[in-house]
Amino acid sequence: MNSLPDAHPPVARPGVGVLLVNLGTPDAPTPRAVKAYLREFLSDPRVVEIPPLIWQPILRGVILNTRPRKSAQAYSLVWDRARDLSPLKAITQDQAAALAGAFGGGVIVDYAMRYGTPSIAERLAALKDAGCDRILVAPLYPQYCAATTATVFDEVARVLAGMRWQPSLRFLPPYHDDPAYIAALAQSVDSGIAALDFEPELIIASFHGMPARTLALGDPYYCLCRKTARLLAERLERDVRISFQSRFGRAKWLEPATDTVLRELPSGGVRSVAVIAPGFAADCLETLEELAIRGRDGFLAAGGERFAYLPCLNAGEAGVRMLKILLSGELAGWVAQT
Ligand SMILES: C=CC1=C(C)c2cc3[nH]c(cc4nc(cc5[nH]c(cc1n2)c(C)c5CCC(=O)O)C(CCC(=O)O)=C4C)c(C)c3C=C
Ligand SMILES: [Fe+2]
Ligand SMILES: [Fe+2]
Repeated sequence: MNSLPDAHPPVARPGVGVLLVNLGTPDAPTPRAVKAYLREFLSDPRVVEIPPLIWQPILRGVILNTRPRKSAQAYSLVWDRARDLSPLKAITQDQAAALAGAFGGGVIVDYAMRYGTPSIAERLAALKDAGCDRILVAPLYPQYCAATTATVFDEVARVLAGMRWQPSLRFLPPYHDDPAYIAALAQSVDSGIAALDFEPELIIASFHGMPARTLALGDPYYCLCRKTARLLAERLERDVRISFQSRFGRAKWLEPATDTVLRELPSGGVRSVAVIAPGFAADCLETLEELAIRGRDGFLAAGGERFAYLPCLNAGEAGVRMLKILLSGELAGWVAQT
């Protein structure tokens, strides 16, 4: 008698996978690579909430013919030439490497980019092939936003829709007010300021902007950014001024805009600032070029005297410790708690 094919392919050991996910980035600082990346990123209806019939002709007819060249120049200013990677990908890779082994031998830590490479589809398949039947997906966005957090879920669900035998899933919740996150931010700000040769009069927390209408539509992002800044200010026992950067397109975006704030501060008597970007888990084009280069230029040109950009948590000691705390909390029941 013929036996039925085994519906359960042999798996050496049921494993657990952790997939860190960040936004994504081009493969090279060239107009061609940036164009491919922007086409994918800006075609996501979670990112640009304009009906595709209206948006796609604008994207393909105008934006993809102009922006890639300008953005590629900006990327080339911050590119990690030693590793030939964008800073965002290099740092995300370092975060995954720093967490390897942190949760015990049966847990594989990997990373993916929501747009570009390595893709979520590729890394989920790799984790599954490596025997992970339980996967914790960790979108590395402290403040929930439909354009970032929700779209990771969309993509994971899309990939799983094509799998016959799919893993069990968990998602790291947004961590905008988690004590481990606030403590890590406070520690990195304290040590960043201690290393400066001046005491900044003001700390500016610059978050990535969003179209203002998303707030009216119910996206909590704006409020979560404010809460992070308030908790950090309380913890540091000093003022933290909030602003929003990276405006895109003509619609009204969340305010105040970081570049405007930096240009107006000197005439209001503030001559020295430290800028932080707590909404970014890793430094990237938006922090290293927009804040640390253009932001500095704008502030100094307007009469500012001292400007410091303090790095994101990245794969530094405070940041990795925070990720260990957040992720091991979500792994409860899947791995023996240490
Ligand atoms: C409609 C456009 C955009 C929305 C909405 C948006 C939201 C958003 N983005 C981030 C984080 C990052 N964005 C990055 C780059 C980037 N963002 C946009 C546009 C929107 N972002 C563009 C066009 C670009 C590409 C660069 C450029 O051409 O200016 C990055 C950096 C990527 C890198 O490779 O370094 C990050 C990170 C968040 C958190 C967010 C909403 C909260
Ligand atoms: Fe963005
Ligand atoms: Fe930008």
